[in-house]
Amino acid sequence: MSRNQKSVADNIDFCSQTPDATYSEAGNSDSMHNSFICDCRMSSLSVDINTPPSGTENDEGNFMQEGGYFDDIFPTGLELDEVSDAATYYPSINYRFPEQSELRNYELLSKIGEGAFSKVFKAVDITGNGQVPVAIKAIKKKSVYIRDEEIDHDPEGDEEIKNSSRKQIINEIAIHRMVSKNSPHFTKFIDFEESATYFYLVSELVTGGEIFDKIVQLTYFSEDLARHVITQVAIAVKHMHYMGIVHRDIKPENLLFEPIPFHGRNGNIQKEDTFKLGVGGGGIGLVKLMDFGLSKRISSNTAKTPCGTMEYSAPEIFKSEEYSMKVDMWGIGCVLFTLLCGYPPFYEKNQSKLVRKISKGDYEFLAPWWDDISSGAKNAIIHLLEVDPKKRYDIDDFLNDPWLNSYDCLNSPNSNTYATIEDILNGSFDERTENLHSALSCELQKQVNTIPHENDSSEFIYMVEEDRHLRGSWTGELMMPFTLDLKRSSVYRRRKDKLFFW
Ligand SMILES: Nc1ncnc2c1ncn2[C@@H]1O[C@H](COP(=O)(O)OP(=O)(O)OP(=O)(O)O)[C@@H](O)[C@H]1O
Repeated sequence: MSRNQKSVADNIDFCSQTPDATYSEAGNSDSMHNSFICDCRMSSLSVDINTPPSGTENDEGNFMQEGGYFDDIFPTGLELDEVSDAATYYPSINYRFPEQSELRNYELLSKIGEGAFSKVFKAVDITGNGQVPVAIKAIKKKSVYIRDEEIDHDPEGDEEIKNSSRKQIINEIAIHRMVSKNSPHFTKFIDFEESATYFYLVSELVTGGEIFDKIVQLTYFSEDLARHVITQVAIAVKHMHYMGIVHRDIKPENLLFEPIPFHGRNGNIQKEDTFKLGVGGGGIGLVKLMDFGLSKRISSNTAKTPCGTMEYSAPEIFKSEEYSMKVDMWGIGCVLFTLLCGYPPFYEKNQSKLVRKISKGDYEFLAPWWDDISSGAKNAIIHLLEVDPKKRYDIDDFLNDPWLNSYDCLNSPNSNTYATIEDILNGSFDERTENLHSALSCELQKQVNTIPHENDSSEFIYMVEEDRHLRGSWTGELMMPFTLDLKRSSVYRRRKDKLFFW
């Protein structure tokens, strides 16, 4: 049966499939999609063992970051103690969430998401700056410092861990603010608050939800819709790579979208509606990349830190080789594959099997799922999921890919005109990034003396130690591939508490 003949309704009742159904069950693509959906909202619970956010506090207590763009976020420098001390006045409003009790300038309205170490809320500014809703990610300090059972001393008493955790958060903010300033393809950074118990990251509220949930709803996307989504991701990644920043956690859960009217509802059945060039389809308009918790500025174009979400991680990450911006291209390949067929290219419950498959680039265009997908789309995926990073597409290769630059709907007589990717890039984007790039280079030049030398082994060991305490539970040797501890992921917790359902 061709995938087009399949009733969409057949794919709706994901929960009638046991969450533990395995990917390999009869190599059946339906069960793969369902198993992926039920079992595998990929958690970016990662263990970034080698490289924490690099940076130091100077004599005044201001944070100095490699690349030097913290001054840009907190123009007078972030005075860490000042931030903590300032967080003593709280508004006298009634609150429903414990996170509200220490938040000064915003009122939390509802919970909209949850990560491994955070809760995300819809909120409004109560300082009189209008009532435009924002998103606030509240990160409980204790949860990022370290899990109690993993150490034999009180984590709250460990100043070094506290400082490194704060630096990690500040790294996330710095990159978020920097990249989102001049591009619509990121959630805009708005504000930051710190209290005794929480870090609060305030950003633009994106109301459509996650692309992940759209895959759940629609099962898979048409090639035009997949192109619409992945082009916007590619433009966001181009923006980051141009600034020397690697995202390292590209996955459907980290792609949000602004909704457009959706006409694909038919009772309980949801199907993709007509795609409109320059507008979108399936209810998906503007797509935005988020979550810069693992992003890093790599001055020499390479890094060595094993991190990311396993299923979307490139082979060189597991091989402990130096890796480059190209890891994001692998992530883009995994997302594009998933958009087109509804399940990811690499999915195994057994982690060593998963690593083996990724390392060999062992994926397939399985029938019947891939029968009707064009050779152009498959060709783009083959170039993105290339094991050898030197041969893998870079972001410019992908943006010039013939499949990415041709829309099926243009063959229909009612087609409307649209801007090519080249038009978009030659327009405002390049000019703005050019300015950013030169500003960043100047800043980098100014800061160059404050950057710790990369080959300084004592610094390196300090960084490894630092990271060990940040996310997850790495206990291995230097340069060992990282492991995911699913017991700590919010997905696992939600499933365990029977709150995880679709
Ligand atoms: N700006 C936003 N607008 C709307 N929803 C958001 C926004 N930011 C986050 N969310 C929602 O909250 C969820 C969790 O946010 P986020 O991924 O940043 O948390 P996290 O702790 O980094 O998660 P992870 O476990 O993936 O590391 C997102 O998947 C998304 O659904």
